[in-house]
Amino acid sequence: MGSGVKNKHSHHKTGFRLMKLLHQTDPDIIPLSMLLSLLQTAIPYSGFFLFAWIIDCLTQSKYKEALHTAILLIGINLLLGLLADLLSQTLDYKGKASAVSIRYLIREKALALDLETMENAGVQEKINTTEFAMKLYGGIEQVMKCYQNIFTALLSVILSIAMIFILCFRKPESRGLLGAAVSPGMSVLFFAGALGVVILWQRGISKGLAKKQEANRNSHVKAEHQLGYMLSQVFMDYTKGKVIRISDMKGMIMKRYGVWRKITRKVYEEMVTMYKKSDTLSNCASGIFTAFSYLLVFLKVLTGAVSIGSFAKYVGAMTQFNTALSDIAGNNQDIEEICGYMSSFLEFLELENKRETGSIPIEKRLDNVYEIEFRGVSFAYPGSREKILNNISCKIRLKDKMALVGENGAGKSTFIKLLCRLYDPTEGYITLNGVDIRKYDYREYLSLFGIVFQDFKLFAFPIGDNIAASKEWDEEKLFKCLKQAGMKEWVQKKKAGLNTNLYTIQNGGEDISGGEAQKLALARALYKDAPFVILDEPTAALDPLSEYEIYTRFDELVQDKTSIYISHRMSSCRFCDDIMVLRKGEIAERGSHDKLLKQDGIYTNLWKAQAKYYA
Ligand SMILES: Nc1ncnc2c1ncn2[C@@H]1O[C@H](COP(=O)(O)OP(=O)(O)OP(=O)(O)O)[C@@H](O)[C@H]1O
Repeated sequence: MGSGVKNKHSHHKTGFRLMKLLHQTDPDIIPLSMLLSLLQTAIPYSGFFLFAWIIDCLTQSKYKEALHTAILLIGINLLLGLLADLLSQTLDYKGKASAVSIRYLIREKALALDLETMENAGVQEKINTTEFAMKLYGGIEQVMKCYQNIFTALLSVILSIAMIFILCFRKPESRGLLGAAVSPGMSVLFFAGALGVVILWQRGISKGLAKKQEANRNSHVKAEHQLGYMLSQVFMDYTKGKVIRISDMKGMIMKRYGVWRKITRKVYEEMVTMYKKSDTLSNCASGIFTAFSYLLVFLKVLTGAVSIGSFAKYVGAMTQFNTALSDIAGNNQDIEEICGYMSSFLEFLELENKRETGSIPIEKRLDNVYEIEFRGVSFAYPGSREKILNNISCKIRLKDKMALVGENGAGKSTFIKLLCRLYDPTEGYITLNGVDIRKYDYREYLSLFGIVFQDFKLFAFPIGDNIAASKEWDEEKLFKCLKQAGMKEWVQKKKAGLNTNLYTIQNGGEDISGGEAQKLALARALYKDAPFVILDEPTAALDPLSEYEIYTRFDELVQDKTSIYISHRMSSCRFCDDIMVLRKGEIAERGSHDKLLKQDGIYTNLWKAQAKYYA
């Protein structure tokens, strides 16, 4: 996966694709934006024509006609202005609503993507960059505004060029040197020359700016990510407050924060200087063009090619033309800047779910006859060549209680991750009832497993949502599972019962102990009522009595399901029918507790070491 924020698409390609997406979320936005542009263009140009007419009337002493035209001018301005305001407000609202829909799209995609892809640093960077572009630069909403401004400016350019050509082709009445200087041919040459200089000038400025923007982008994104992490995960995460205070980490944290803050400050300073410089250069180009235009119109009036009233009209058109060119350049720069970040968003949306390849449905079996086999499975984590599992071949026997044991880092949790298809093997394959698990529908396959991970997670949601993993609960079943996990009475004592919010103590939630949390996670695995129950260190945080209770009722918990159990507490493995000992990613020993003890190998060593400690 790519690192750094590179432009895979040209900025307008990204911009147009963003507009397409925007159109899909709200088909009214683009037509309404175009209508707004028409109104915004009509206001000044109607003014130029009517104002020129008023001046001509006044110079010819047609005061009544001048008054009527002035009233018409005010009326048109008021009406169009009002309509433009209304439309602009509607678009603001619609733009914000669409930005919310697009944020929803990102969140939904992030949850739908397979874990392997989501864990990838490049993918995380894409999400962070997108979030950052939306927060700091206004994201897709701002891109839409820029395109709308460009469209308005283009309309102005077309109208102005038409008017300027009319002006150029107006023949001077007076002959001589001045007349020859503003003849149609010379005028076109004069205007085209001035325009060419301005366009080349603006292009030079834009190119230089784009290069600097690109150079700044990577360090900017990295620094903002770090600051974002520190804000949400360090300063605002009260659960980390204990360790920060006890270990007196404030100095170290503030130093780290200072380093990243310095980098962002430097980036912002550079950006401001860069924009100031380009603005000054643009203003110079603009000034030169204005001087040329005024001179041309002035000479046309002087030579009698156009009336005094027309002076106002053509000067207005020239000024508008100049402003439109600056608007196009400015908005183009903004699009380039935002799309530089937003291209990450499109790349994120394009990511394919690696797990959603199979389509075979899982056979629904009331007798839970599901048999899994690892066939020559090896695995290295993405981006690493180290084999964490090496040529594993084993059957998980039906309805067995199987234990996985081994030293830290032996590959036990990785074995479970492969079993649940959080990752796929790099070599070999895994079968369910003889069929490669990659061929099954992924969601259906996942429904076979109820798991308590070592790093189980509960969310700051109501207890019921946490356990049922849904907004709809079966209350009777919930309490049955809570009872099995030893938490029924604990929940019943809560005023809000199953509706008690976890963790968010600021909002009336409950902070719970590590052991209580682990029991709730166990209840969640049981509620799923899946044919496989996998428990990775499920009692690590439990007190001895709770642990004892779980083990003595283990048969009742897993019933006729197949269970896989990982623990460093060797005594707990005695209850299992089949014990598999992993060592450096390979199956070193396998058998019942008694059989393995007789072998006097790794299992015996682990067992004896712990027995001595607890003796
Ligand atoms: N997402 C990952 N990316 C890269 N390496 C990983 C990842 N997860 C685990 N590992 C590495 O894989 C190896 C095996 O880890 P695993 O968690 O499977 O071991 P374990 O036997 O469950 O260990 P423990 O008993 O400490 O829980 C370790 O060296 C670990 O650093």
